[in-house]
Amino acid sequence: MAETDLYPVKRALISVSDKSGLVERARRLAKAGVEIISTGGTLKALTEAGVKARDASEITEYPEMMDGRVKTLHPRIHGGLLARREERGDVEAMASHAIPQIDLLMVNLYPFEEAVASGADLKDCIAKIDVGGPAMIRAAAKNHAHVCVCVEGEDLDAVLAAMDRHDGQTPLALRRKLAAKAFSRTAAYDTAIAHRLAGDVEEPARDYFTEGGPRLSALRYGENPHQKAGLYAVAEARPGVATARQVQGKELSFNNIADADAALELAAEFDAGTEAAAVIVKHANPCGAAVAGTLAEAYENALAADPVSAFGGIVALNRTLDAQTADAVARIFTEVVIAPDADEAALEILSGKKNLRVLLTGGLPDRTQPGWSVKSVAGGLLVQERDIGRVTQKDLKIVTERAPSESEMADLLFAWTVVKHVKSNAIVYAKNRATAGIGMGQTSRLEAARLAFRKAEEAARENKWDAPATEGSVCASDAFFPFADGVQAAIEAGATAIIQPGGSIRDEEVIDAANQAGIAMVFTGMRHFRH
Ligand SMILES: NC(=O)c1ncn([C@@H]2O[C@H](COP(=O)(O)O)[C@@H](O)[C@H]2O)c1NC=O
Repeated sequence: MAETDLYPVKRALISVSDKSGLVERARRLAKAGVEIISTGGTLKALTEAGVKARDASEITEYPEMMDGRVKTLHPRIHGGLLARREERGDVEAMASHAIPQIDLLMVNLYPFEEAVASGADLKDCIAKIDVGGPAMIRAAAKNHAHVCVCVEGEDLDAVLAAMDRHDGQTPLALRRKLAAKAFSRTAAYDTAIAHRLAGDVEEPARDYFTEGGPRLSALRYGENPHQKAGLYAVAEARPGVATARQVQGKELSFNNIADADAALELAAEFDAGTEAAAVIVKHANPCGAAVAGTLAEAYENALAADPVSAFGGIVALNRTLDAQTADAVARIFTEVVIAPDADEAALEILSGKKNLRVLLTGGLPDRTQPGWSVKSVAGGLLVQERDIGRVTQKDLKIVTERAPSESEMADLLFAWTVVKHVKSNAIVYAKNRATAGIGMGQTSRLEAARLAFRKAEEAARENKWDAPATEGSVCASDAFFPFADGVQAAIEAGATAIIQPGGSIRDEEVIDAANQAGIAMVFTGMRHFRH
């Protein structure tokens, strides 16, 4: 394929569902001497605005039919987009079959994604699957050696600007960039369709993994300033950080978004109707979490768990942010607050903190909704189901001579929920349904237990408590104890009950250590590694 750098735009085909900006852009094309071809609704809008355009049906010599299912699917359209200008055979075919050469395509697709988002039923969603649009986009993008393809108004703006600069011509670099974007657009569109159809199938095919949709925001940088980054939508939208409304504060960073997500996913584990939850996250790990009767109390307890780490933290709440909680949050430097909603008085208080980012999600991410979690590895993507595993009291197996008391049981279930959201190896001490010490991301379970205790000792010093809150606490371990030493460390920290998956070949030694100390231990039968 010979590639011509600058190539003129003499004829354009415009077929758009979203007609915003259409007339103004078409006028600019017409003014540049470009002939316009158009389909039904687009043609009508142009004609009504006094912009001259030819009816695509006049070219195909077929009317639009089957409710628009067939309008541009014709060799006279696709030939004009696909013909190689330097191939004699292609040029002769255009001449002998009355195929008009098309140099520019402007198409935006039937709003399939919007139909899904509005909860339309399957039949209505299927009606919104665009066939002719993607076919033309692919044809034009394939032939970008000569053809410009635009899938959004801003693409056409870039083409018009290039035409202004190059006497009605466009450079190859722009055409290639637009072609790459066009194929990304049709890929995202097809992904949305595949996901919607798979949602109606009991055991969907997983032979191909497709994810990702439009960019929601171009972030200033990634985890570090030298890394480019962006936030993208996925086909299965859930209320959460990606779809949240930012009501105040500085631009969100990559790390803010990642941490706000980690915080909100944990806060959403707790039923907002029965208990208020507050979570403080630093570097993707909770440094404090608590549930209580009110949000303010939950927040104060979460903060007390590790006031040093909470500085510059991300706070997530499972209920509407109220004035009392906002007041408490505003007292220390906080990067982000994320909550389902906020009342007026709370927003008024936080508005004094100009840099504090406030995100309102309109709801909580559904902790029971299945979905994918994706991690990139060299040369591939590692894909797994989201960890929506949960245990309730009836799933627990009491393995020690002593059973947990009622209040220990409440704390065990709380600690187990928190430990699921802590990077492995993870140990969480909890008391009165607040974390007392968290040991995260250690390469040995024993070290995680020791770290959690050290954190509790530091918190006691900060809060001027007589003893660390691990005294009389419970302990959760995200995976089984391979040796009794981790259990011993928990006992030394003051834990009186332990929750862990069980399943080690040394379970007996581990249970013996608990029995000897007179503490209670329960097995969940479920592990919550998190890397
Ligand atoms: N069937 C076809 O041949 C066809 N050709 C273009 N379209 C779509 O029709 C829409 C524009 O329709 P109108 O100009 O009638 O409002 C565009 O979103 C375009 O992508 C088609 N529609 C669906 O497949």
